[in-house]
Amino acid sequence: MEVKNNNKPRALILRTAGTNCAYETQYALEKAGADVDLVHVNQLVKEKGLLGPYHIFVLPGGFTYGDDIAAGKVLANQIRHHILDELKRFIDDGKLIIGICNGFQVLMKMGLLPGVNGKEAYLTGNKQRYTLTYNDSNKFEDRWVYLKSSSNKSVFVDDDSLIYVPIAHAEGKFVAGNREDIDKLDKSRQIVFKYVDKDGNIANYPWNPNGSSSNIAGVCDSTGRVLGMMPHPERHIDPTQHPRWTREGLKSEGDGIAIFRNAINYIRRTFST
Ligand SMILES: NC(=O)CC[C@H](N)C(=O)O
Repeated sequence: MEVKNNNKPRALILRTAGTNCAYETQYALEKAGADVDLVHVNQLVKEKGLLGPYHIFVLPGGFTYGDDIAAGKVLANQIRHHILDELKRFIDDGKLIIGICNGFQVLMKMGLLPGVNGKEAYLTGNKQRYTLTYNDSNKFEDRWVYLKSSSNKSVFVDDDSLIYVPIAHAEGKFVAGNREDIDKLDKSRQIVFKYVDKDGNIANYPWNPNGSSSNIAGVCDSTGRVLGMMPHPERHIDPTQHPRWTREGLKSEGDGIAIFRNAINYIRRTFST
């Protein structure tokens, strides 16, 4: 496979059986200024080094392998067994990884997230202390939610932002082994998004749509360059995607674009693209 080189930040969106948000994510990244390729996982496994010229590795939403075993688990194992070394190098090189919804599940199931104090589960043989599991409501939650950024550790995330984005998941409840595990994550500022009510206050269901511990909607790794989030920023790029834009007035852009733009700006700064 030939990778374009016109000096723009380059993103690779991973595809496989059941990914269904790849085109929306491509749209978002292109709008933010990236060159984007959709690449099948088999190709990435076959062509060693294929990831090298890219700056952003994206795991999009969907129902990979039918959510069998647990959502994200099968793809997580494929990646862990075939391309983990390449991914580790990718992170060490200062590049970015984002997993959205099913992509977040994949990053969690492979142990790349949350990774406390630089010790990613699996990468160091640590026990997995965190996962995403079935929503408390026991149903697929498909609606819009408010998110507040709760740390500025992730290069993708703006300080003190309140954004409105859709969710669509059945297995989005973030849980940890115990309270101490959550506190550790909090202390290392890796909890980057929390579900809140429309005024930005921590609140229970339905504002916290899945019953996540500490209302966690997104976390980053210890470098701040790997982000996973359950909500879908790529579904709120154009302002007309807001469900009430005719009543509440049209904004200049959707709330989700900032996450992709921050990533592109980081790549431009870091790699002079
Ligand atoms: N939108 C998504 O990526 C869905 C994630 C996963 N299939 C779930 O239902 O939990």
